[in-house]
Amino acid sequence: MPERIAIIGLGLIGGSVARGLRARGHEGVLVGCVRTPADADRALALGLVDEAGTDAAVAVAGADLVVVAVPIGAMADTLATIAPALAPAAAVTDVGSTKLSVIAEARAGLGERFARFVPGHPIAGTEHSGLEAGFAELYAGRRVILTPTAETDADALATVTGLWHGLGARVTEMGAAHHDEVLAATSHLPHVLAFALVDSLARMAERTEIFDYAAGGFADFTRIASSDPTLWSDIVGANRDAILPVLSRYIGDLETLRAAIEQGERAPLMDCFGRAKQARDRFTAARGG
Ligand SMILES: NC(=O)C1=CN([C@@H]2O[C@H](COP(=O)(O)OP(=O)(O)OC[C@H]3O[C@@H](n4cnc5c(N)ncnc54)[C@H](O)[C@@H]3O)[C@@H](O)[C@H]2O)C=CC1
Ligand SMILES: O=C(O)C(=O)Cc1ccc(O)cc1
Repeated sequence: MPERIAIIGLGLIGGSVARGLRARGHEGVLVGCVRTPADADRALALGLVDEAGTDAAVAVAGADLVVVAVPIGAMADTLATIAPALAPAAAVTDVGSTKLSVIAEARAGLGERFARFVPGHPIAGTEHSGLEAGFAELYAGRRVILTPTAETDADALATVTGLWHGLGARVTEMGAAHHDEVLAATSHLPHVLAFALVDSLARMAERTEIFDYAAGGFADFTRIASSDPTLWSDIVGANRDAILPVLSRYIGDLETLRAAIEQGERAPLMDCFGRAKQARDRFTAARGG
């Protein structure tokens, strides 16, 4: 494991990297960068890192590995800020939920250091954000997708792969465009749907009563609507091209269901619900129940 690791952003994802490294006995120095001096004090008080500050360029100086764990909307500025301060041999990675957008920003911001950048995305998280949200076992047994480009240095890739293995994760590599399509369908669309459903119900006149009588299904379907609105507006904006086709397809499928309900046709409902149950049961079984 690299000796000196800088983590830019110590929220759910960056904070969990710090906590996980600590819990698994990392003996090197952890440096954190947050937005305010009060957050830096809090990060030190929580024992997340050994050194904390608010200047990303200062944080990365002398680091062997830099993990950029800021919201998608802050990636471009952060990467451009750290570029001149990076040690020549430093490996840099990110954890952003979209990959083509971050790669374009890294290419522009890191310049000649771009080959040392390994785009990454842990497929692990919760609906919570902030300094207190992280936990050491967030990545244990979970997948991390790395999307190296043709220019990515092999040893930077090995360093970042080692980081995630050290945190107990399973590392998969794929192309960035494929990543963005897969995640548009499996993560970004469900978040859009959950936000839209809760907002739609909340704006109905009888909302108090509706939520009083909401059962487990409502909670199961909508947990992720408690996620951070800014973070998710960034993600949806950055992956617009991949999200639009799956969103349109889903709206079309909903229209089909609506028509069947309106006309009192049972067969289209049975077809859809039956296929969905089979697919969902297979998914549950593949995850081990
Ligand atoms: N929330 C989740 O479940 C997952 C999030 N991600 C990705 O991880 C990244 C971080 O997300 P979270 O940890 O959930 O967010 P968070 O809100 O918990 O933490 C973000 C951190 O970045 C810092 N930050 C925000 N704006 C900044 C700026 N302009 N400059 C420097 N630091 C700034 C904040 O102070 C905070 O420490 C995002 O890019 C997100 O797409 C990836 C997988 C899962
Ligand atoms: O809370 C959940 O279930 C999530 O889906 C967490 C999550 C959020 C963003 C990602 O890029 C990956 C995972």
